Amino acid sequence: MASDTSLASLSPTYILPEDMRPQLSKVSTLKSIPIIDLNEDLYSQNGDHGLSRIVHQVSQACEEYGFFQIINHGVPEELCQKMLTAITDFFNLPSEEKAQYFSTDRTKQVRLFNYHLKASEGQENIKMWSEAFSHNWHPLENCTNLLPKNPPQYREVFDEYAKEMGRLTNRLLSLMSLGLGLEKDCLVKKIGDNPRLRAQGNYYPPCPDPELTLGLSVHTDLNALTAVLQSEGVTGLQVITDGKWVSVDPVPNAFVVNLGDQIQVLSNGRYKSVHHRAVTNKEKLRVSLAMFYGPNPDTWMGPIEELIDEEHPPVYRRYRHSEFLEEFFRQEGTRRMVKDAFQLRNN
Ligand SMILES: O=C(O)CCC(=O)C(=O)O
Ligand SMILES: [Fe+2]
Repeated sequence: MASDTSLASLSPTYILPEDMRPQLSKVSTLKSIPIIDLNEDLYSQNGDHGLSRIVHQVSQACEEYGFFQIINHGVPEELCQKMLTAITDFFNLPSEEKAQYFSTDRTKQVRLFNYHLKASEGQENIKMWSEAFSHNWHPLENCTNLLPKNPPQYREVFDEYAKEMGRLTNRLLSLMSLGLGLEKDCLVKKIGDNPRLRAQGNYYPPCPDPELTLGLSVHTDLNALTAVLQSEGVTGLQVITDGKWVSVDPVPNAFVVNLGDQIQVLSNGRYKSVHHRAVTNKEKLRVSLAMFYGPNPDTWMGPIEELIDEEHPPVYRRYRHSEFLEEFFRQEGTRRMVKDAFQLRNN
């Protein structure tokens, strides 16, 4: 695991082939993703409710970037700080204690694992410079007693945090539904009952040579919607816009929101799930916590009927989400192009 590695030298198992290296000097510093203030009162004028302004901003960000940050989102700042501390403390536990959670079995409810990239024939896989810790966050009463007992505050803080994030993700999905011209509960209904909600902590220790490694390889999220809390003052997350890598620099008390593949499918391609990655740095530890909201494997997915007409024929076929998950795991270790496998060829 990355944390066991001496900082003085980079073990060859982490070194990427030249064509996969992050080329940090080429990352654009000019562009940034939108920052949206969710405080509706801010936009209310002359009896006009601020909601429509926010819907418009969210919708535009979903169409153009697939990524945005939100401020004044209603989740208490102190709770976010406590959650970041709890997840960081978990990753900082002695390796022997963390080992009980380590598993390569992806059906495990709670698991610690490392990402890798498949190397070419006959070569060893390349490890990402990170650790990931993942578990469900719904139904909460079934998850809490499986969560770590150490650090001692983890269960309690996570429980409170997950409740807040449930409210926030619902609000975001209703803003997006309105942005698509649909009833406000449309996306939540289409994603369906018993949604698959996973939380994933990502831990990126300082790395001796950030030019040769990645913390998380290029991917789009396979779920519907993701809200990420990240360490303040440490950059690492990057997203492609207009073919260029752009850094998603942390904004105080903000969440990064990004769309997953299922929203791209449901919106019939109007909203985008966009490629992103995490790079490493030499000086500072970076931690992030992603809350994934996605459909149950049994749920049928496909473009929402109201969004299909003569001018907008369906871009994707219908499928059961379990099929999508299978394709996702089949492409493990590669630069995944999962949603493309569900695209209708007549477009
Ligand atoms: O560390 C980050 O900010 C990226 C997290 C992410 O993209 C993921 O967990 O899918
Ligand atoms: Fe992601």
